[in-house]
Amino acid sequence: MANILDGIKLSKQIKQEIKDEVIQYVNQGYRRPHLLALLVGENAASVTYVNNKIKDCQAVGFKSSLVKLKNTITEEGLLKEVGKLNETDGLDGFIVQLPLPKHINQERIITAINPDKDVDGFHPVNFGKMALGIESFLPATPYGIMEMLSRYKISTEGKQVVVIGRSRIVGRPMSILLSRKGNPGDATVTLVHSKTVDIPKHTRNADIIITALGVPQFLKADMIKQGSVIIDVGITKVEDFTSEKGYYLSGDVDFPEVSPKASWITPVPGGVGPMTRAMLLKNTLFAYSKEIKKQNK
Ligand SMILES: Nc1nc(=O)c2c([nH]1)NC[C@@H]1CN(c3ccc(C(=O)N[C@@H](CCC(=O)O)C(=O)O)cc3)C=[N+]21
Repeated sequence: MANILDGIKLSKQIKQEIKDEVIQYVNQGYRRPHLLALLVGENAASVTYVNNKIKDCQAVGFKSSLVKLKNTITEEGLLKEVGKLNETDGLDGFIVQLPLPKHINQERIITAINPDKDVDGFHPVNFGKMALGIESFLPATPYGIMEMLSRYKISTEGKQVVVIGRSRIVGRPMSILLSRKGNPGDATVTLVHSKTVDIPKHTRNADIIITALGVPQFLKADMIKQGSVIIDVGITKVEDFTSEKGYYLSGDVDFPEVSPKASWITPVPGGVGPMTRAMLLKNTLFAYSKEIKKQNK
C-alpha cells in the first residue's frame, strides 16, 4: 500500500514558515506583503479558489485584495486594469484568475502583467527564466510538486518521469523543471499528451508519473509499474446526487486501484491543490522581499 503525500500537512508547515517570516519583517517595522486577485465574471470554481486565496493570505498575515470585474469587460478594459495594478505601489503581486471569458485573449493579458509582480509565474519572461534555471517566480502547481518531492525526500535524479498533459501552467513547466539540473530535477522526462501513441507504454516504464489532464480516473493500475510514485494534479467536479454537495472531486488517478501498487501517492483533494496555494504565498513573499531590499539600498 502506498504512502500518502499529504499536501494539507505540508502546506500548513509552509504557511507557518511564511507566517514566521512575515512576523520578523513586521517586527522590524516593515509593512506586510500584499497580494491581489483579479477575478473576471462569476465562474463558481474561480470564486471558490479566489476566496480560498484570500483566506490563505489572512492566515499568514498578508494584506489581500480582491478586484471583481464583470464578465462583459472588454479586453482593452482588462488591459487597463492590469496596467493600473502594475503601477500600484505597495502591491507586491497579483494574479488574474483563469479561465478568462472567451472574448478575451488570455495570452495578451498575461503578457501585459509586470513580470516582477507576476506571482503566478505565467508571464513569458518568467516562463523563460524558469526554463533556463534563472531565479524567478515558478508557476505554483509545478512549484508545489517540486516542494513536495523535496520535503518527502523523493529523489528524482536519473529517474524516468512521465508527465501527462502539456498545459501552459502545469504539464509543460513541470516537464521542464524536472529535467533541469538540481534536486529535485536531473530526471529523464517524457511529456505525453493527447496525440501520444500508446500512453500506457510510457507510463509503465515510469518511476514517477504526474497526471495533469483533467480526465477522472484516467490512470489505472495496469498502466503503472510496481512501486512508482503517483502525483495527481487533476481535480474535476463529478455530479453525484447521492452526496450532500451534489458532486464529488475526482483526480486523474483511479486511486482505489492504483494506490496498492504505488510507493507514494497524492490524494485528491488534499494533495497538490493545497500545495499550489501555499506556493502562491511563497512567490508573493519572494516578490515582497525583493521589493524591501530594493528600498533599503
Ligand atoms: N491565475 C490562476 N492561477 C492559478 O493558480 C489557478 C487559476 N488561475 N485558475 C484555476 C487553477 C486551479 N487552481 C487550484 C488551486 C487550488 C486548489 C485546491 O486547493 N484544491 C483543494 C480542494 C478545493 C475544493 O474543495 O474545491 C484540494 O485539492 O485539496 C485547486 C485548484 C489554481 N488555478
